[in-house]
Amino acid sequence: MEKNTKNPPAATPEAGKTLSKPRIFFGIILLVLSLVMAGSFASYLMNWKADQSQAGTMLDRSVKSSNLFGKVGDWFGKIFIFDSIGVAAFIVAFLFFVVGMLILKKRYFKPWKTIGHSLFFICWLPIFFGAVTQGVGTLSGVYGYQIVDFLTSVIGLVGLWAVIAVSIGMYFILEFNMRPSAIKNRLNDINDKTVGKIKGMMPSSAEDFEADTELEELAGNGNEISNVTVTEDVPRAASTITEVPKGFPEVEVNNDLETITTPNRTSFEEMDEAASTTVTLTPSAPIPNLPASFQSEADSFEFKVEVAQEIDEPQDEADIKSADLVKQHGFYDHTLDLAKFQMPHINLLKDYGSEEISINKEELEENKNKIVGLLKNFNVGIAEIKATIGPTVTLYEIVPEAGIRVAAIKKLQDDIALNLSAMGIRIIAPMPGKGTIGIEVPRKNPTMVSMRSVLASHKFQNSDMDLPVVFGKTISNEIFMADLAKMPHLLMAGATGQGKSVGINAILTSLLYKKHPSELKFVMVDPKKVELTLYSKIERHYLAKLPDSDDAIITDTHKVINTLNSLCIEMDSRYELLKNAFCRTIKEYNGKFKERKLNPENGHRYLPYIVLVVDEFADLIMTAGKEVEHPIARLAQLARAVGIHLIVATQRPSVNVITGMIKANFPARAAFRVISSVDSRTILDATGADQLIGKGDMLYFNGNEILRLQCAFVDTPEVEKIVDYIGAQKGYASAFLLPEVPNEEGQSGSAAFDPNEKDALFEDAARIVVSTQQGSTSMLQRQLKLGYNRAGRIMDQLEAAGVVGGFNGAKAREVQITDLNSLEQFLQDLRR
Ligand SMILES: Nc1ncnc2c1ncn2[C@@H]1O[C@H](COP(=O)(O)OP(=O)(O)OP(=O)(O)O)[C@@H](O)[C@H]1O
Repeated sequence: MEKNTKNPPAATPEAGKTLSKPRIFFGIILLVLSLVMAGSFASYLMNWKADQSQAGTMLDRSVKSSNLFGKVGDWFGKIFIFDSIGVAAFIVAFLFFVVGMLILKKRYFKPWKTIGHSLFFICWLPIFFGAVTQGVGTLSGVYGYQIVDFLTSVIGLVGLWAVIAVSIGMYFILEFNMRPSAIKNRLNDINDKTVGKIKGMMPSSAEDFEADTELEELAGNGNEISNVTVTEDVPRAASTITEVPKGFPEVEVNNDLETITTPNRTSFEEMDEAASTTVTLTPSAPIPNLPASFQSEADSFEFKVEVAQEIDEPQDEADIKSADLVKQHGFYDHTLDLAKFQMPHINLLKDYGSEEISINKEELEENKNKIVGLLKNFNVGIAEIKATIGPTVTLYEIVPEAGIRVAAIKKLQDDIALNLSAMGIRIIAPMPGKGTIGIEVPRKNPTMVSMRSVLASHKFQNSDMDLPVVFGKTISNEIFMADLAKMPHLLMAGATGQGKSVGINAILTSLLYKKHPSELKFVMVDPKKVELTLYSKIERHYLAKLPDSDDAIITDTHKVINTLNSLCIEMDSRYELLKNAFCRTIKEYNGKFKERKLNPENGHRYLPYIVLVVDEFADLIMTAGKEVEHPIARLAQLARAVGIHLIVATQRPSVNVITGMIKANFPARAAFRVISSVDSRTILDATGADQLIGKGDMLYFNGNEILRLQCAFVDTPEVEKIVDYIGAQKGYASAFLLPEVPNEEGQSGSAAFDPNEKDALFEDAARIVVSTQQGSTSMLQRQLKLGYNRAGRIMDQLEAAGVVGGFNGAKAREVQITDLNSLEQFLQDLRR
């Protein structure tokens, strides 16, 4: 029963100490007693029928006993076996032995474990044998018989066997972790090992096979190999070479040559010892090429080689449970509610024809000559000039002659623009990482970059970004994409009519082409009331809104404040979920949720990304000021990890709209043409946006460098087609509901509490809150299995009734009633 008996651990330091005499005495008495009992029991089992009549004749010398230990043996047998527990009596003898050993400080057994196992079998075996034999006998003893008799009368024979089977089943499950999955794993292990052994015994390669064949041939010849002895100390080796084929020379492995110790892995406790295989090699044969003086030294020490083995980390309960769930149901599929949802196809977008860059040699030559001539006039010598043609602008890169100062060329910007008689000239001196000076000159006939071409591109189709946003093309005609999840928020500015709305549509379209409705929700704020209205058609697929609002597109400033506060609550509750799941990012969290490691009963849910789009931020700031600025700044500072990202656009990029606080938290910025260089500095911290040519010509700042891009063009009818296509498909029952915002300033609304309108679960919720002393909505959600909104409403009622205190930000509300008795009294008063 105890595995450790096979491999007794090294004696403890305690064992080495001398034991007191009474201790030795008692220890030995118990050991002897256990042996006498075991002998008596064995002997009794063989002779009990003959000796049964001798009961009560202990002192009668005329009566002889055939028990090994005479009448005492008979007495032991009768008392322990016949009158009580049958063959389980051997376990009692074993327990005496264990206790004796423990007294003698021989810790071969784990006392409590051994006693636990023993007691279980002392109870179980008599019942089992009683059920098998159905009568008094030495197997079950009277105790077993009577219990079986009693149980049969109460629960019947089937019930009795059920109890026996369930109890032994539970024993194995609890004691040896024998769940079906664990058994399967073990069987797989055994299978692997067996296959491994068989493989090991078979020639693994052609070479081995040849070697084996050679050996067989030698065996056939019956000579050569000799003088190797297999000793008993090498059990594995010996066991594999037991059957020596006939005619094969005797193979002997000398124990002096090598000792291989591979501890058997028996239990988790022994795992550490089992983790390494120790091979001790003691060379006895002389080592060739070693001087004689070293030879004896080499012989005198032991050479130990330790091979570390892989330790199979034991999985914890939760891991095993989630693995079982995944086996049964597969990974959680967040798209299942809208499993048939078809992502929009590329044909919904208009084909604007070929976007091949046409090279106008005359224009190129003309511009080149103008630049070179102008610079010459200002005494700026050029060593080299090169042109790169983009969709909207051509970049002329010049390498100035040695000794020319960069600042001198930069100063000539206006002169060059005048000379080229073109708008939108931008001089980049020096070009980052290139050692040249760049002059961007708009093309006379720019090529349009269509949304269709960029979305159809290989780059976008195969992108593995979390929130891929394709802006358009760079100056060198490459498709430019960025991950909104990494930006993590985007500030957009541009004077009216310069392509900002098209830019927002391009961003939204790229997300709609990549993300399933279950993965992404938009919160749209459109104070201008016209730009984003189009998207209301996809409300039940992609939009999020406050529970009490009719329209998902928010146009009212007051509602914007509520929505932003609601997003802050959503952010806090997501942080709480991430904290409870030990995750740092939404991606990690959703990954765990998909692997079924997070229990929805504990409030866990699949978290879609939320993208807040504000078209015309200036309007909001002007009307609501700090009330808007604060939640926006808070979200911008904290929300990235929980998958909430902001896109804030404005046509008035003045410092009182894009404040320092906002700017500091929006590292990614996109600027379309702005009116003044001051505006350009406000948005980009650099001039340049005032030099753009409009029509989607933009500068993108990613925190490090400013890139000039041509924004992809998507027209309103195209967007309409996309939203119609999505909107026509089956959607969710409603838009994604954001958490309700507690009433203003979180004041207690006891005056507003109406007992007649309280929720059916109001009292239950009050009891939960008071008994746990936790005023948390998510806890109510879990305990009462409610949606967030209903739980929130109940919490508001509890607040109104005065059971809990006001809304307390991310913390739980204070509970005003301290114990259940007072609560019951309180509830009774409310009912009157
Ligand atoms: N990427 C682009 N490619 C080609 N043309 C564009 C592009 N972006 C914008 N345009 C042109 O510029 C016009 C105005 O663009 P858009 O409506 O986006 O401006 P806006 O900055 O949003 O203006 P407002 O702030 O008044 O809404 C478009 O109708 C279109 O003709």
